[in-house]
Amino acid sequence: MNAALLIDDVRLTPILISDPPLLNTQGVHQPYTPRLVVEVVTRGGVTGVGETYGDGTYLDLARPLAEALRGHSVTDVNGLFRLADQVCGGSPAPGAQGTDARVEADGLRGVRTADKLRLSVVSGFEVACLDALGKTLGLPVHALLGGKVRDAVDFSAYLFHRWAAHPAGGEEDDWGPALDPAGIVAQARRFADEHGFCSFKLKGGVFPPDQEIAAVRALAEAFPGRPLRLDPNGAWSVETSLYVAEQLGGVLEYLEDPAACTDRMAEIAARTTVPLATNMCVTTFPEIAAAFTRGAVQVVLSDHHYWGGLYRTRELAAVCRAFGVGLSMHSNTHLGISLAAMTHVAATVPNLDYACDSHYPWQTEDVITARHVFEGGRLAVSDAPGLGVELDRERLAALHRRWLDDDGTMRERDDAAAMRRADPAWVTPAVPRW
Ligand SMILES: O=C([O-])C(=O)C[C@H](O)[C@@H](O)C(=O)[O-]
Ligand SMILES: [Mg+2]
Repeated sequence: MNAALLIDDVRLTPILISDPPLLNTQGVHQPYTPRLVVEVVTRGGVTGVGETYGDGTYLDLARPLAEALRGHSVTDVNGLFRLADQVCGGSPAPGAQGTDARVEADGLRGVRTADKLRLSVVSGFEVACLDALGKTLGLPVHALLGGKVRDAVDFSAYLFHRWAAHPAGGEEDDWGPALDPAGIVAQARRFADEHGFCSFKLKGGVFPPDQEIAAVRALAEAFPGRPLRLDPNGAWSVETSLYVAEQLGGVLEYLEDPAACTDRMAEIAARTTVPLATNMCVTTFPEIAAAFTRGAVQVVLSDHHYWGGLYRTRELAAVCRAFGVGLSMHSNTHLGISLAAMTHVAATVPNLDYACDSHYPWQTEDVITARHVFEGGRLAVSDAPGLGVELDRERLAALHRRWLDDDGTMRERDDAAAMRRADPAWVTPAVPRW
């Protein structure tokens, strides 16, 4: 064992980053959202960085893992998963009620099991270990994953209905409101002009389906032939989903999570030719068999955070390939560390057939010294050692200070609570909403 690769220290820095008032079917994004920056420091003096969700549940799992990781090698990614099982609460015996029981259905990201929460935490540590290993060896992370099969990764513009500003303060931006089809087209034009994006995803489930159909039609008219996607996060019934699929049949690249569960997705898939994509009904390995064998989804949006890191994203890709299911990539609000990790793994997956989602253009703040720049809607794959990003410690400290100063309201992402600042009567809509 090379002693230089042993982990001497792990630093966890919870931060709050500003987020615009983006609307989804649950409510609206808060002015600030929590993220966790993970740093592993090796005996050889190299620091690797990772990033994951920063809500309290994740922090509670990350702290014991950080303690336990000292003395382990950054090469031992399999050992990292075993360690997390031991110190963050392991899987119960099959069939037993335990830590892996469904604790709650998270509105936007599918089931919320203890396993999935733990994997989301481990993903930040895995990325930090790979970054440290790559920096030590002088190799980019993609080389540690088997090597890149492309030099640049395509991303799609992520369009949101949105307000001009948060009702209760927060950072301001110059995007203005987008609350109708014309507003969505204007937003798409700016994304195309500033970043060169060629495909567009509209977050739906905000307005009645006919308005969102009109927005997608307006996009199709403004950007003829460009790939378009619509994602209402499971807000529709089977019949509404079929209606939308019929209305937008000639226009959509895929329809993402029109309805909320595998059963309904299977029913819709059986009655439409529009491909269905998901980052809600297939978000864990145990969910794959039922969905794939029933033909419920044609595209899975991977996400290294909740699938458990970069190696497991590649395992997911292999399963998708075996079943002839397409692969795309999901995104939540994230910073440049995660975007670098997404890009490295995306570069190594031969069957990543669709442009990846990314919230990054909405994020005006970052903790890295040089922001990523999209050119022609693509990110060049870095060949620098590790992830190819460097922490901006001043920014990290400032965003951590914001987290420390927060009275607790922003430390948990809660889109329904944020919506209540504008509409005190708001409750998370029951599904199906339409
Ligand atoms: O289904 C999706 O693509 C997402 O849930 C992505 C994001 O979470 C998005 O919906 C959001 O943050 O409002
Ligand atoms: Mg989605």
